Amino acid sequence: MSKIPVTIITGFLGAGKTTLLRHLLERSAGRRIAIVVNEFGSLGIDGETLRGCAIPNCPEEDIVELTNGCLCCTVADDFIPTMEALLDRSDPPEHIVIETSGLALPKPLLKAFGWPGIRTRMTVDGVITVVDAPAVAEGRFADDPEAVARQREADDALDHDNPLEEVYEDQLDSADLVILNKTDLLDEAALSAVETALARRPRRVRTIRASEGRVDPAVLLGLSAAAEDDLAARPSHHDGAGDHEHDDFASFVMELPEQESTEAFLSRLDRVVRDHDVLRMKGYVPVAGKALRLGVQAVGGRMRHAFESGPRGESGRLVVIGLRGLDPLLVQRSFGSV
Ligand SMILES: Nc1nc2c(ncn2[C@@H]2O[C@H](COP(=O)(O)OP(=O)(O)OP(=O)(O)O)[C@@H](O)[C@H]2O)c(=O)[nH]1
Repeated sequence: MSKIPVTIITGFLGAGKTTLLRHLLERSAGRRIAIVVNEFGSLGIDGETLRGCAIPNCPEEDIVELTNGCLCCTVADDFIPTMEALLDRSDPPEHIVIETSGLALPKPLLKAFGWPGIRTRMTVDGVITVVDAPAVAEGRFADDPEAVARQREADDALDHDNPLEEVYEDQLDSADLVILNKTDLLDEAALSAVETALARRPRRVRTIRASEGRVDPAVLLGLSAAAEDDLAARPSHHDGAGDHEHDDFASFVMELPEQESTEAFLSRLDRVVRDHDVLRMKGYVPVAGKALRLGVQAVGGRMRHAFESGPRGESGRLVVIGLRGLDPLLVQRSFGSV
């Protein structure tokens, strides 16, 4: 019996994983691809985005959401049973694509493919790591000794020099293919500088530039890497360590009432992101007089919004992710919602 290929899409918060996956689905009509989406926040925004894909007859049951914590920490409880259920379907998928949360370390997930019952029936076709090119260019993942010193003063339990850097590097160092995304936001010199930095990583793999996740599915699927068989070639900051608990990060969901004005809301959102160093925020909110709800996405200080279909509802919901210490009450107060 041939093994079902599994592609893992990883990359830091907001790098463009869902965008890439959506593009892939839109161009893979006719193939039976099952999607497993894992989000750090418990809101399931990515699942909704993917269900809104433009594929005729895209079956909802082919999109499985795991919102109960980060995949790499819930492998035994959630992940293995989910994969087994997909395998046991009377009409199993031809290919499975997993989108990890932006904070997931890929290696514990790769290890799960060595489990009995999984190993004989599935193989990891490839780990695709999406990189936010402008975030790298801005030095978001590089060590900033002054910032680390400040953080340590505020929190002497801090156990990594830079939690973002650690996750980012683990994701890069387990890749079979790197997608350098958001190239529209950088000029050639800045892009080349990012590529030079990526080439210094211990694991050297093919890097492809992309904008809005537009990559030919033929490039993404069919890498035949069998990644579960060469874990040693994929170094991790957590090799030899126990569980990875994500306690460097904080995440919560915020309810927001209907907003009077789009502009006022967006400018408040912008201020909240900057004042509280929010890493990622996404969700939707109803706006007075508008039939559609307002969808918002923030990745660091960069923001996008659009009126979108979906249940408008009485109130809005936003998932907010930041470093440990981000206080939900303070953030809510900044929104004026408590
Ligand atoms: N300018 C620009 N924006 C992009 C590009 N790709 C994605 N985005 C935007 O970046 C934001 C995050 O994209 P997502 O695809 O949701 O990122 P993600 O990695 O799935 O996010 P998480 O699952 O929260 O980690 C959205 O506002 C996207 O529209 C790109 O190539 N250029």
